[in-house]
Amino acid sequence: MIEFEGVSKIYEHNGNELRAVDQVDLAVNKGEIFGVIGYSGAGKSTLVRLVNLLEYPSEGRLLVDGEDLTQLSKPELRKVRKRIGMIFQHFNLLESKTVRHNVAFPLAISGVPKKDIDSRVEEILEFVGLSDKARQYPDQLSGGQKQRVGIARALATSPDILLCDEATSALDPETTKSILKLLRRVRDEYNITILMITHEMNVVREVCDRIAVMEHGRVIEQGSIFDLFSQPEHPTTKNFVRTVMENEIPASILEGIEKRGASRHIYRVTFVDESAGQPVLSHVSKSYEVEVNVLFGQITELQGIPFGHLVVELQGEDKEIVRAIDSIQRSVTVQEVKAHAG
Ligand SMILES: Nc1ncnc2c1ncn2[C@@H]1O[C@H](COP(=O)(O)OP(=O)(O)OP(=O)(O)O)[C@@H](O)[C@H]1O
Repeated sequence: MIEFEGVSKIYEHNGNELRAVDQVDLAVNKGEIFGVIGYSGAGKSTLVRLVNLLEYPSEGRLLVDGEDLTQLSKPELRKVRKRIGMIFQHFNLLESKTVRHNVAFPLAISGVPKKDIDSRVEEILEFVGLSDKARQYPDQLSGGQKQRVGIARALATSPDILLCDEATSALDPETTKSILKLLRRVRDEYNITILMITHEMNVVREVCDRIAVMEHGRVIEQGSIFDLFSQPEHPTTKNFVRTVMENEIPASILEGIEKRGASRHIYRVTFVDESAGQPVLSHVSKSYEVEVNVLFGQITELQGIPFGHLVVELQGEDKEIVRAIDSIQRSVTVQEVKAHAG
């Protein structure tokens, strides 16, 4: 478990104070994949570098499994650092060393005997799917393969925590997916806590259990993926959600609705969690004398579960529509759409 308690990192900049991380309170649970998202300069890198004390907090307490890192002696701190692995956007591999040597490096400097190093490297390269690349050099590998080496190197010393600093930002979408899948296996098979920072909402959507949104050094909103996607409160969070899921009804559709008159029955049906798998709309059109006309919608996937909303027009007698809405409301959220308000 990682806990930030009122943690700040203050830099001096031209005689002024710059609060790169400002009074952050955050708790990352054991075995959780926790994402920190924010625009450039929000303070994400500084935040993640505080966890292994690559940066030292100016204020507050930083606890790993209940131990305040700022209170530890140097030898104690070295021990804690061994339990924390890190991967980077640009991989940071030793270009003059083979894949095998890159992965063996942290074991060698920890004083692990040679025969144990060999078996551990073999095991971990197999886990990341690179057994056949052991003798190659980084410049013979693709970006995705390089990041797999980075992950193997970070896991070599069997850490409890893995820090990921924009680990997929240099990769194409397909490779990003495969690396995120690997990170999920890291958590599932080794029960490693993962703290990742990113500026991409599709990354957190894909793997994170919970996220925090940062702006100007502060955490402005945090919660489960579902909560933040379904009810983002802060304008910045809304902007991030919009990058992967259009939530506003397009103007052309609103115009069309207006033209057809205000008496139309237009509703926004929001599917969250299990409800997305239920055939709610097909059920009402079969059970009531109403026709369902889908005007606009977006369904995405959050951690393997469909999530999203549809804007539908219900056609039929008023009393049938009331009954249909009543039925839909039992399983999903329904909101009447005023054409001019969206
Ligand atoms: N060593 C430093 N000295 C002075 N200012 C710094 C230092 N490191 C970071 N900063 C400043 O702290 C703020 C936060 O930077 P940080 O790199 O943590 O943000 P970020 O969200 O990771 O952004 P990016 O994605 O661009 O790296 C920025 O204004 C940055 O200029």
